[in-house]
Amino acid sequence: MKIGFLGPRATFTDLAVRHLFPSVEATPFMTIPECIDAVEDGTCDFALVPIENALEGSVNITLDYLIHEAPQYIIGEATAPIQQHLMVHPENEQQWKQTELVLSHSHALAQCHKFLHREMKGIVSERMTSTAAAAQYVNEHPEKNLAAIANSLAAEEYGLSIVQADIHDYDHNHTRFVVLSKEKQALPQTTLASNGFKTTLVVTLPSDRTGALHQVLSAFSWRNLNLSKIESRPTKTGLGNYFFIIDIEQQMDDVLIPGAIAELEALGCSVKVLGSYPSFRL
Ligand SMILES: O=C(O)C(=O)C[C@]1(C(=O)O)C=C[C@@H](O)C=C1
Repeated sequence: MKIGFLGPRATFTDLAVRHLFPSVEATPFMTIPECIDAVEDGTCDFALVPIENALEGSVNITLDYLIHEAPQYIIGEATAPIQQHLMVHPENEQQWKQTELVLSHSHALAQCHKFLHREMKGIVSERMTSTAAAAQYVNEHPEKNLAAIANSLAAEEYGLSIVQADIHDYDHNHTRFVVLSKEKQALPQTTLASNGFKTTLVVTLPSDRTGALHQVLSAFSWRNLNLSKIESRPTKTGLGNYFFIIDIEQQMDDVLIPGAIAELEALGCSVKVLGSYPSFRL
């Protein structure tokens, strides 16, 4: 089994792969689209990428690439706790407060916004393709006084010193990762026990219909289908045009979800099932 993930080694995504598939030698890619492309062109069977963070919201590049560029299926999801640390090259440990630049993934920078505002006011931050890519860059440039925000495995992997631990602004920082596949298929065997199921739909409303969203939501509510997320994203066809990504806390069944989909289609919506899959807590 070949699985691609957002690399390099020691990203949060790498940690999620190691927990979910401990015996698999996974392949790192530098960006989320590269992970998804690797599944598209058959280099990998699956990709594991981040999709949502509790503090910062959706990872839009994952959603947009799945919807607009590579129509793959979600076949599993895993939610992991996220602890962010500030780390520097050991040569710069004493002068970390004079850091020139803080590097990290945009989501990680956003998760530490209050810390950066309070403790590192005036210091520019720059986004990198991942937290581990930032740690790797800091490792390769001891001559610059840089800091990275990343996890403790990245500090170990890239020989950096953690100078401030747990700098994420709120407790309960979690990220949800998804396993993607080109085919609709079961998630490969994992040693973990799943803690539930979800079904994700992409719903495009008919244009100019008053109360359409209300009608969509009522198709789920009167069937007692619990929604854990509803999010709008631009269709990219013009200002004000959106589709909705809806997570139902239930596995695809023969009656309720197909009934809701049929009702939405009768309302003039187009509906696509992005996946029906087990959830795991790491
Ligand atoms: O950069 C990483 O380490 C990632 O795995 C990406 C990512 C994200 O996209 O949200 C994953 C988890 C954390 O929320 C921060 C960054």
